Amino acid sequence: MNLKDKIRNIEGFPKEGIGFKDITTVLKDKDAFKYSIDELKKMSSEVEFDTILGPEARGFLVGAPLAYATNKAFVPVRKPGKLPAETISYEYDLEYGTDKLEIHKDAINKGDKVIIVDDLLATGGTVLSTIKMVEELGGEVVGIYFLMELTFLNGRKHLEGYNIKSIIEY
Ligand SMILES: O=P(O)(O)OC[C@H]1O[C@H](OP(=O)(O)OP(=O)(O)O)[C@H](O)[C@@H]1O
Ligand SMILES: Nc1ncnc2[nH]cnc12
Repeated sequence: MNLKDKIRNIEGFPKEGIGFKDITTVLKDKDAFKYSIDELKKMSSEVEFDTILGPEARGFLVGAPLAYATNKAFVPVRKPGKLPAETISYEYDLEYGTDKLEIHKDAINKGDKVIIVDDLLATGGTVLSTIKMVEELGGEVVGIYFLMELTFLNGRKHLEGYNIKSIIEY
């Protein structure tokens, strides 16, 4: 399977200068979707972990199926004001703006080993924010897995020392 062939590139979305990597064309192709989750499962099989975190919204689309496929727990990382119980939050920069993410305070227990899963690594802000919240709650991030990585944005430089893998690179 060549996953790159299944990802649609939209130039100028959401603003000029951005080449948007659209995964809806992966999700609507059952073989490409299955291949993506199977590859994430293979990558994550190298580590022992308790819980998968997925950032809203596209992290849900890959993180929840991976949790089902690996028989692990899933924790949603959400945009502000969406989670009903007590939360912690962290603000971060995006390729096109800034945002803030939140998780429930009781989503991670001290000593939990977690992996973070998302569709795409760009500047690394989303994942760094997620890491900060996991570590504040006493969890350990043992793997970070993506469908794709935009290497020209150097997201990895914010994530030195972490175990990061992606299926494909641009
Ligand atoms: O590495 P970064 O620079 O942080 O960018 C990557 C993040 O950006 C996208 O999500 P977005 O915030 O656009 O939200 P969405 O999933 O709700 O579309 C993508 O799904 C990643 O979560
Ligand atoms: N170029 C891009 N395509 C899709 N999602 C993104 N999130 C941040 N940068 C992106």
